[in-house]
Amino acid sequence: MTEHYDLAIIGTGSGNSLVTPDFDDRRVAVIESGTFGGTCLNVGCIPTKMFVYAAEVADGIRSAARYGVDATVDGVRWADIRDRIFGRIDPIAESGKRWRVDGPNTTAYLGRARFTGDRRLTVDLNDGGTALLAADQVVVATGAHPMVPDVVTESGVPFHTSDTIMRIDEVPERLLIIGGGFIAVEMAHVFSSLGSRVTILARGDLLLRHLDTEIARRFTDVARGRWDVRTMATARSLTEQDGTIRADLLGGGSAEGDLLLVATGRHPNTAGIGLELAGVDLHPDGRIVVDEHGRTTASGVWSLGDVSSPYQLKHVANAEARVVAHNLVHPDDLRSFPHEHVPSGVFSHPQVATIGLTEQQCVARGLRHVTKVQAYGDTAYGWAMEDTTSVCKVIADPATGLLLGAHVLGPDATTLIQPLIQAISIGTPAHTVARGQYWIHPALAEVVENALLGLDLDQP
Ligand SMILES: Cc1cc2nc3c(=O)[nH]c(=O)nc-3n(C[C@H](O)[C@H](O)[C@H](O)COP(=O)(O)OP(=O)(O)OC[C@H]3O[C@@H](n4cnc5c(N)ncnc54)[C@H](O)[C@@H]3O)c2cc1C
Ligand SMILES: NC(=O)c1ccc[n+]([C@@H]2O[C@H](COP(=O)([O-])OP(=O)(O)OC[C@H]3O[C@@H](n4cnc5c(N)ncnc54)[C@H](O)[C@@H]3O)[C@@H](O)[C@H]2O)c1
Repeated sequence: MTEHYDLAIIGTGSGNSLVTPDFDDRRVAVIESGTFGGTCLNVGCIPTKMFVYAAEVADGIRSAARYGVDATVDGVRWADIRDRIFGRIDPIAESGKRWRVDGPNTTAYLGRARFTGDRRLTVDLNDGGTALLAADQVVVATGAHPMVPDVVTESGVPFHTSDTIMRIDEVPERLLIIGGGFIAVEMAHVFSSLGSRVTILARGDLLLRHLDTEIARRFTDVARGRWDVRTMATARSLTEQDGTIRADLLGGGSAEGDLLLVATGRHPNTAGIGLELAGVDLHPDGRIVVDEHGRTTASGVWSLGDVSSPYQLKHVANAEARVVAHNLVHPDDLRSFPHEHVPSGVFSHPQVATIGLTEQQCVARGLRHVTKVQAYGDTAYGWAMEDTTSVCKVIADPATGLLLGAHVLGPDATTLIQPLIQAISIGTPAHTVARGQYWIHPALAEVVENALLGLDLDQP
């Protein structure tokens, strides 16, 4: 028998937040094939940043001597760190599931959903059963999964992705990472700080190539001092012998590790869920096509988050969910996805945060622009930190003083950038941000103030 609902939500990452009070008197089906709460909670943002915090503690101890404080890391209890982190996270996922299973107006289906027609779904339940659903509106919020290159899968060598590596039993002596993006550099930081020797194989000439080139270059320079960073390095073949994984590289050379982490991007979860039967179109890169309101090409079917968004970021998935939650119940007053000023942060060592245009994008677009690169080390707090590598780079239109981009590399970058995110989002000119408020002296935020004051604007 087919159960009928007002709303069916596939995926409980950001999709889970769609059950707003507007649905109190309606019937909602929530379908989840994996762990309740999705990627960010279970295998993404939250556990990684909890590991990063432990890594920072270990790093702080190792660098204490430069400040005249002698200390050593006597040991790292990886299993204790892991169990503390997941001891906190796993119960949250479990209680989230219970809340939906026992919720007053929700029915949770624990299994994999697929479309069989126009807003009609079959759920292949984890217990072996099958459920048939129809709904007035359906939201596809199925997220993304790690993309693993053929050279890895075809080799048959054992490997981890971010889905599995945080649950391992002990820190490997040598960690080999394929990829040079977000996950590669965050995991390199975690594992190197907690005891591994890390080798990174990056296809391009820089790590974090999506960043402003000057920032990516500075990041890569610092990273080379911490990890064995191989750029322009592509694995031609992989083999495993006596617990050692070896990558032979195109053009010669090789790299080895005791554990392999593949961090080569994430692909939208659209395969095998019958989207073609529902009339839901895909972009060539596999994302679901949505308009600015979250509507797919099928009437009554919406999508949000990693499966459709151009940004695979949790704050974006959440923002899109807020928009779709509104639009589901206000068909005559549709809101749009806020994609204009999207910031991101990389919680590696050093940390990086970015918003707006890179300098190379300004050049490519022919935009008149000025830049200022302010070193942490030229501010009072930077002296205290003995910092030699960290910077705040701001880019502005000299005519209007409006910021075009902001890029921070160094300690607390993801926090320091917030006034610059606000300035770009709200449209406050650089000089007003710098001089329209106090900056606490001698806080680290003075690096942002000085960067803004250093811009060579037509009229300050
Ligand atoms: C290691 C890592 C670290 C990250 N760190 C950050 C960070 O610091 N900051 C940040 O902003 N972003 C970060 N991200 C990205 C962030 O986690 C994602 O952008 C976000 O979680 C996407 O949310 P979502 O709701 O679109 O998808 P998800 O959270 O992935 O939810 C999709 C859900 O749908 C379920 N599902 C899939 N197919 C089906 C089906 N057919 N039937 C039923 N259920 C289905 C899945 O099991 C999953 O639970 C990180 C990602 C990773 C992997
Ligand atoms: N702090 C954060 O916000 C955060 C942290 C982790 C992940 N994320 C999100 O998750 C996404 C996925 O992370 P990611 O690091 O896997 O992807 P990524 O896109 O950041 O980096 C992928 C890397 O793999 C390389 N690559 C791609 N295909 C390859 C191949 N076939 N062989 C060798 N190298 C290849 C790319 O050149 C790039 O260096 C990110 O794009 C980001 O949106 C965000």
